[in-house]
Amino acid sequence: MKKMLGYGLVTSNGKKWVKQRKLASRAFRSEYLKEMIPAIIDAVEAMLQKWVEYEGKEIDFFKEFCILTSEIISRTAFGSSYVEGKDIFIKVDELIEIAARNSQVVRLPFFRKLVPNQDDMESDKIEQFIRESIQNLMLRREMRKYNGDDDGYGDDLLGSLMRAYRENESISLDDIIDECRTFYSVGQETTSMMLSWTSFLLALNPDWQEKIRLEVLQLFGDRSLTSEDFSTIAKLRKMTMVINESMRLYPPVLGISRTVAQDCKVGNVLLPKGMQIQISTLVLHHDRNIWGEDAQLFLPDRFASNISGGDAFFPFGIGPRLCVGQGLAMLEAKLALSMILQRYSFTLSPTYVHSPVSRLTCKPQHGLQVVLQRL
Ligand code: HEM
Repeated sequence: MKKMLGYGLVTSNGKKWVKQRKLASRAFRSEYLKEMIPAIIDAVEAMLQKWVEYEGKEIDFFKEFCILTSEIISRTAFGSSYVEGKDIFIKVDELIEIAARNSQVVRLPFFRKLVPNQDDMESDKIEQFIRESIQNLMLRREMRKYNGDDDGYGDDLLGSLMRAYRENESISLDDIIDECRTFYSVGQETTSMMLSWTSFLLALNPDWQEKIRLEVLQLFGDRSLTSEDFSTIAKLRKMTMVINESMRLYPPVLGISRTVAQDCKVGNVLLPKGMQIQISTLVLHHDRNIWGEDAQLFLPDRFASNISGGDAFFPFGIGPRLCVGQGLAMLEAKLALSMILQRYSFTLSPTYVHSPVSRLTCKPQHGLQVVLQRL
């Protein structure tokens, strides 16, 4: 995990985690989320422009949503420096690819230095590129601050990290690099899975697709959305129910892990201090004792009241390590779905093969082919 995510928020503990968590929470506060709306809308609009040539034809939503969420995380994490940010994330993707390829390979660091293989050399080159790019971005923001034509470092994730770096909150350049890497890795893939599985279920259940389209049209009509719609987005009640039911059936993150802090007993099972445990989101989200005999069915109405499933529904985790990007993920999904449903209806294509697979997240193995119809 550390090879892929670096030493950012997800993999850190103790005092370092507290500091990183504070910085990240600052960058994703709700007033900043509102400011992220134009960037999200621009990215969705660019995707929809491309869809014109697919009207009446098949399109792979899975691929589309991977590109979309990658665009959004670049724009929101790097704000005005988004173009450079995108290049950095492309390189982060390559690093993750190399790390995944070598995840089963055990090599001593000494040996790696002495006889580096092709992947070692490639990842060193990429690390160097990322480091230099982030340094350049930081330098440019400092110049802007110096010239007084900006409010400072900016309120995006990079700005928040930079401020901490300069204000001596004992955060290093390596921390900044690791954090950028973390946010891209965990923020992009999870959200594209959420959008993919929700769309899959909407394609299979046209009645629900129609219900939430109606909700969107009642709230926004067919006009373009803006950041002024921030509070109205919270009124998309049926859409929230559908997204929740989709994350119950297909949780993007399949489980969370914890270390037992002190000896304790859960039911008849004794858990000794220090033991690593895995809590399966997938299993609990499908448990008939919690959800009833219809646990396998898509029934968004079970989320009509907020208490459905109680603590057994935790797509974003639970406790102090709860997902820091939850607000951004829900905002992205609601904006993207609203804009799609304003223009299109979609059904599953006959070429779609249902084969969810676990690769860190829960993915549609062969893509998500749907047929698009302009309304
Ligand atoms: C549908 C989308 C998402 C899902 C399902 C999801 C799910 C999760 C889960 C299950 C955890 C572990 C929580 C725990 O251990 O209790 C987590 C942590 C985290 N998520 Fe998300 N996430 C999503 C989107 C995002 C986005 C968009 C970002 C940021 C841009 C993000 C950033 C993080 C970070 C930094 C952590 C680590 C928090 C910590 O350890 O303090 N996530 N997420």
